[in-house]
Parts: sequence; structure tokens; C-alpha cells
Amino acid sequence: MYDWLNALPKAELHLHLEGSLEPELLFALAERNKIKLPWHDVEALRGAYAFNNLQEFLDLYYQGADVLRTEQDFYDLTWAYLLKCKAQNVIHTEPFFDPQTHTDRGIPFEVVLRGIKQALVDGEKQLGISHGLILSFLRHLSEEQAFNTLEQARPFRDAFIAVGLDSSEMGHPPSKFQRVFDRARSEGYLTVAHAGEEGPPEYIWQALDLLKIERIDHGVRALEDERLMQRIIDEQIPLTVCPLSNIKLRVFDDMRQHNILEMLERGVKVTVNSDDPAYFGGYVNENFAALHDSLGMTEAQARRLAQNSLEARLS
Ligand SMILES: Nc1ncnc2[nH]cnc12
Ligand SMILES: [Zn+2]
Repeated sequence: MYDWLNALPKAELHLHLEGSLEPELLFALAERNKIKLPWHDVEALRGAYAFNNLQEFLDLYYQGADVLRTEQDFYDLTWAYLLKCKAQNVIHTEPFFDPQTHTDRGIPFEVVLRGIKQALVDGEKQLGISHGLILSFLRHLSEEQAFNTLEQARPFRDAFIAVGLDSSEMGHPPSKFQRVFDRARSEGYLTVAHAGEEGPPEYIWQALDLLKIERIDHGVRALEDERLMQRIIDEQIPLTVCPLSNIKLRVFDDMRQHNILEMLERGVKVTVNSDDPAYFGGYVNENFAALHDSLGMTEAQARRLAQNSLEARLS
């Protein structure tokens, strides 16, 4: 890896903790929890990481998350991610977690949260990595289920900086969650949302106007709508872009077609992130390296991208 990329201090603003579950840890947790897996070994599981779209990935991602059962499991997952941050000079992180992925399997909200939060607090103390945790709603589930999740979070309000929206985008527009986000904002949460990953620019407009988001997660389809681009540039709304994810999930056919540097040069506040690094072939620095290798990203552009990430923090 490139030393100058490693040396850049950066923030990661789009990372699903469940998506940082490496196959080796997945197998170790399955053994610890006496869970029988459908894959023979780590290599067989890695072999399954071939996706044609977001949904194919999500099906495997939710299946993988089933090995996470105890507070210690969530601690170990988060700690492993923080060690990667340390190695890559990520000095601040704002990870997502999906409570419903776990509570729907009977794992109590507080078990999930305690494990994650303890690791994040230890990460601040022992590794010097600051954080802001984002509670993300699964958009393929109902508005009522999202309200229930927000209610479950109430006793732990101080543990979070924001709520987010992820999972299957098509057919689940931001408007479906307008009232949930209204409630969350009234409780003092900031808001972010995945929009314009697979979904149309209209979903980005809705995320901005109805959910009143501070940042757009992905947002790469904004380039299809010039008026939207102007708004994003004028208001300097950050985009948390995930290049390797976009290739793995076929949002772009090839990294050489990725639009992140075009957006950067047009004045969009774009940032580089890993999304689900265990599944997509790399953490933040591997994403930067791919932009260098395939798009000719210069050192000056890398510095601007890293600086954008530090400026786009919520906490
Ligand atoms: N890239 C992605 N898009 C939507 N939901 C997700 N959950 C985990 N990764 C995601
Ligand atoms: Zn994501």
C-alpha cells in the first residue's frame, strides 16, 4: 500500500459494523456460539462474495450477521474494525449499526449496543480514535418497526449522534420514513440516509427535503440531475462515497467509470469510505488506492478527499 495514503489522517463516515465482519471472525464466532454454517470453510465463504446488485449482497450480509449473539461478539467485531482504523490512520469514525438485524432474531437491543459502545469507548482511550455512533433503520421494514426501534433506543439516547437509513433502496423511498425522522430530530438526533446508490435522484431530493439529512450516503446518482448537483455544491452537502462497494455491487461496471473525482473537481464535498469492507475487498486505504490505480487520483486530490472527511464529521 502507498505510504503517503496511509499517512493521511482521515475520518470514516460510512461504515456498517456488521459489514466489517471478516470471514475468519465469522467462523470463530460460529464456533464459539455453536452455530452450524452453510459454508465449509473461510475460502468457501469468500467464494460466495460475488454480487450482481445490492439485494444479493444484503441477503448474505444478514445471513453472516446471525453469528453475532453476545455482547462479547459485538465487542470483538467493533474492536477488530478499530484496529484496522488504527493501522490506516483513521482518527475518527462514525459507524452505523442496524439494531433490527439483531432484535428481530431475539438479541436484546442493549446487548448489541453495550458491546459496540464499550469497544468504541476503549478505542478512544487505548487507540486515540474518536467516534459518533449512528443508529440505522432498515428501510425494507415498516415505518412502525422503525418507530419501535427508536423507542428502544430512548434509554440510551446519549450513545448516538444520528439516525440513518439503509438496506434495500429500490421501492423504499425516504418518504416512507419522514415521520420517524421527524420524531428522531425532535429528540435531538441528527439525520443521514443512504440515497442515490441504486435509487434515482428523486430519492436524494426526498432525503434532503423530507428527512433533512446532514449528509448523503452514496449519492453517486446525483450526477444525473443538474439541479440537484447545483444544490449539493451550493450547500456543500457531504457525500459519503464508497468506491469498492459500488464496483462490487455493480453500480458502476468498472472503477475507471466511477464519478467520484469528477464530482470532487466540480466542487462536491465527497469523501472516501469502505461501506462493508469485509465483503468488498478493503478498508478506507484500499478504496483510496483503487482511485489512484484506476482513476489516476493525485496526491493533492487524496488530500482534499481526506480533508473533506474531517470537515464532514457530525461529532
Ligand atoms: N451499501 C449498502 N447499501 C444499503 N444498505 C446497506 N447495508 C449495508 N451496506 C449497505
Ligand atoms: Zn452503506
